Amino acid sequence: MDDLKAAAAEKMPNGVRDFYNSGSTDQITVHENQSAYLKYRLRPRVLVDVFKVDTTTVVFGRRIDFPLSIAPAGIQAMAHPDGELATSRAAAGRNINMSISSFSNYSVEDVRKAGLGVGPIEHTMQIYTMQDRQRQQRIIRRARAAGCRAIFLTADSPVLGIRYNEHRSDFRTPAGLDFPNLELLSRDILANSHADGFDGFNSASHSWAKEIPWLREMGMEIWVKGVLTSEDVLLAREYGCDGVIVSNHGGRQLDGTPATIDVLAECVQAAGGQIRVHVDGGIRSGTDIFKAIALGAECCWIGRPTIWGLAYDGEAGVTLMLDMLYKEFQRCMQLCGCKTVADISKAALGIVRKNGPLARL
Ligand SMILES: Cc1cc2nc3c(=O)[nH]c(=O)nc-3n(C[C@H](O)[C@H](O)[C@H](O)COP(=O)(O)O)c2cc1C
Ligand SMILES: O=C(O)C(=O)c1ccccc1
Repeated sequence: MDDLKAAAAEKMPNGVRDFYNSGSTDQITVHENQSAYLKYRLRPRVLVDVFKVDTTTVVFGRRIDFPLSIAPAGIQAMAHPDGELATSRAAAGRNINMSISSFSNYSVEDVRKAGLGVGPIEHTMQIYTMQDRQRQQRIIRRARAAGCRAIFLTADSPVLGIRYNEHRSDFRTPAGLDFPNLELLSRDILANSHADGFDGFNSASHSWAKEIPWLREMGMEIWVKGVLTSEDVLLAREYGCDGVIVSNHGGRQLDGTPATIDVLAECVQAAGGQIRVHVDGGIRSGTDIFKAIALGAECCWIGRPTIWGLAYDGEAGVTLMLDMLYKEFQRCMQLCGCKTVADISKAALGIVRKNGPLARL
């Protein structure tokens, strides 16, 4: 994955590369999302018949090849002209699901069609809490009509995080790229810096009571993306949400929030089996996926690796990236003695504490 990241960097102008790869302010959380995985060690069980292991799992009512899907990430046509169309095709080709960003450069209808042209796929539609409720409802209706099954309400972005790289490079969406879900054409957005454009859209006066009840009337599953505490998982339950994505937005919103893998167990416990819990942030290997599943996630999502695959080689690059993660995950299951995804439990992990023996979880 590091090689793919480096190869992708060669293909992008520095400002674009930094927009994709950076976190907010001091980059603490973006780094910790990855490094936090390192303290977990695997407890393999040996002499288990792993000639054939079953890596599949059911998510959004569909059996996918392994517990991974593609997180919503905006402006993918900046990485490759085919953008989200290529991502959708690669996801369908590898039999996993994908979430479509409100800021995708291709319309929800076209992204869905591109995937379905290759094979079955579920898409979820990511929305923000927007100032313009009419426009927000139009996105939801379009997504529903196109066959999206769930709304991912991104709740961690009442305002955009502070990203120094955007100031340094005066980052703007390149000319010629539209945001069709938001009904924004290239000429409408060119005048704005990225951060100003974003803050003009999002509602900082959002709340659970203002957002969730009316969304539940829209006839789609409602998932809250960007939860990091048991308190908020309990609220998601109370408001009748279908699930949460434990996420710190890839370290791009509030820097100094914990690594998602470090709060996953707390969130799974608060969910109490009543709502579903997924996770994203810093997942870069099949072993990372295995660890997140062991800690109770139903499914993992990846953000930046998709961008690197796209920049490297469009659809083929995303497919390459997914193949890599698939093979690592499968081999991790085999070498840990897990025959099915349901076999992956806390018993498969230990944690190294300073100067001590491996501690069981
Ligand atoms: C370039 C980029 C754009 C993103 N755009 C969105 C977005 O439009 N909506 C959203 O909810 N999350 C967005 N995210 C956050 C991702 O959905 C996800 O939470 C995060 O990337 C996961 O961390 P990872 O990149 O370490 O895998 C974006 C992330 C990146 C890197
Ligand atoms: O949500 C983000 O992290 C992000 O960077 C973004 C991408 C496209 C449009 C708006 C925000």
